[in-house]
Amino acid sequence: MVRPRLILITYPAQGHINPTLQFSKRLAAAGADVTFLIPLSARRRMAMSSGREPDPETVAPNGSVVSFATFSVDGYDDGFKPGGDIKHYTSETMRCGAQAVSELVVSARNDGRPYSCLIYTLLLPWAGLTAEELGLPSVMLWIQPATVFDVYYYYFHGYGDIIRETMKRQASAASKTTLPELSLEFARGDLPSFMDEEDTFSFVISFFEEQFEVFKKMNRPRILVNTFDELEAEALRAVSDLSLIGIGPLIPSAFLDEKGPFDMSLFSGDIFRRSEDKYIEWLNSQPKAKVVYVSFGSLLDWPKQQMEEIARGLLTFGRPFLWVIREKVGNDNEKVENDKGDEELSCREELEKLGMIVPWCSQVEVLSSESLGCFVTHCGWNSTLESLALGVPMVAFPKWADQGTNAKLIEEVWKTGVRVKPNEDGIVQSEEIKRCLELVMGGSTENGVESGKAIMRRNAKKWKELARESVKEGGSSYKNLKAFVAEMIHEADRKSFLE
Ligand SMILES: O=c1ccn([C@@H]2O[C@H](COP(=O)(O)OP(=O)(O)O[C@H]3O[C@H](CO)[C@@H](O)[C@H](O)[C@H]3O)[C@@H](O)[C@H]2O)c(=O)[nH]1
Repeated sequence: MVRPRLILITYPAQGHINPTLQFSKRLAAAGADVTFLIPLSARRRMAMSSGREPDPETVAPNGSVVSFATFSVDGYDDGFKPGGDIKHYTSETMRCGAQAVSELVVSARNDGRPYSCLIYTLLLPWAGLTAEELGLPSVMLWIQPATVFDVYYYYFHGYGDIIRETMKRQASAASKTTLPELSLEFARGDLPSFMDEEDTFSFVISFFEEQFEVFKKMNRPRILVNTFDELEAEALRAVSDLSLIGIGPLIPSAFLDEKGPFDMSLFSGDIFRRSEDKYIEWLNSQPKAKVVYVSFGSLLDWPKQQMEEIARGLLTFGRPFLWVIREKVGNDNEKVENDKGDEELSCREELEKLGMIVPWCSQVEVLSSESLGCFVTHCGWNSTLESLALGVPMVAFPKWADQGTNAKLIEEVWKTGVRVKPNEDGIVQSEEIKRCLELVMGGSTENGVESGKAIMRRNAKKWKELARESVKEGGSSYKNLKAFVAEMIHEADRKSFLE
């Protein structure tokens, strides 16, 4: 058997690198060698934040290897500096990334160990084009829900005007869009924010547009999706001219019951920032299902006013909490000292008597703790999947990108959480935060009728079990991934036989 070789390339943000790293391990476990290609700046950031160089190679028990390769982006090897020219950065990353892919592919062909496929994630349509130019098969790894993929698909296939109409600020709150084959009704806040023409980041939509142009050149392209069949059965089947294949949840398998050194390797809780705080010990000292975990991912910063409301909400709710407030870090990964001094929360002392504030934590470890009762999350897809796979009910507190759609799925489809309602100025007030926390963590029965809390906990347990089933031997994602790799193995064998 010839072991197929795959290149995996991802946008260098943590929410993109995390699932892609987990995917590289799953591919290796299924019998492929993987080259993980990232910009030098991302590799440096990993080394600096964890205090050590990530291992250049990780070997799976079956002998497959995950290795890192880097490429330099002219002028940006220390990363993109705030205030820089984002368009120039993007075009340089594209130029240097495409060149790096070509060089890897050509040199592997010359060495007689050619690559079988290029796998790339969001915002990198150029990667698909480069593979096509090189005559190399390519597959996209979609790291958001299948439902979000479908919405983008429809946006570029006849429903753009309807969606833009629904997104307009003057559209009535009741104005909703339905889309083919999806049983949901989407209001403005349920649709990806980049579709809003007034959004500051609306330019991002052009990456998705280019991606769908790449798909048009392919015959029924396959898209591997970080979800699982049971979670999004309808959405995975909604679009017939593309094939969506669930291979998730892409969280470290050590947290899905399988334990072993390989399951814990390449675990981004380690290779990104590491917090020295003793939060795991603190969590273990708390009563079961009583702690509120609050975190808004790796990118999002709320304005001071919103942070104060969250703080008041937590204080009035009165239960212990673990809150991640990320320190602002510069490109050299040094803490940026707050020169204005106005960022400090007014009630920090009171907060620290009730709970714990940390600059970072190993989120999957935290979500695995028995003391957790609820996750207040921005609904980034990784956080959402991690919470589902670890059985933690949520208060959905979305801001942008796919998060509104994810919040809708949490509240209406999977029924494992409630979504906050911002006021007219877009601020979620402390009373509203307390109301949502009470719904998720409050009393257990209401006049003998099962409470919202009990329903959410029951559903959280159900999805946790289904998530685990899906990645176990014989589970849906396990089989889908095996079939994908088996095809690559077959093709690599055939080519080597012909040579
Ligand atoms: O203290 C922390 C906070 C976060 N994380 C991890 O960081 C990742 C965060 O990913 P995600 O929840 O997806 O949030 P973002 O970092 O905001 O991700 C971006 O990318 C995602 C994937 O495309 C999108 O779904 C989000 O909307 C987008 O903001 C997760 O794996 C978390 O476990 C930690 O380990 N420790």
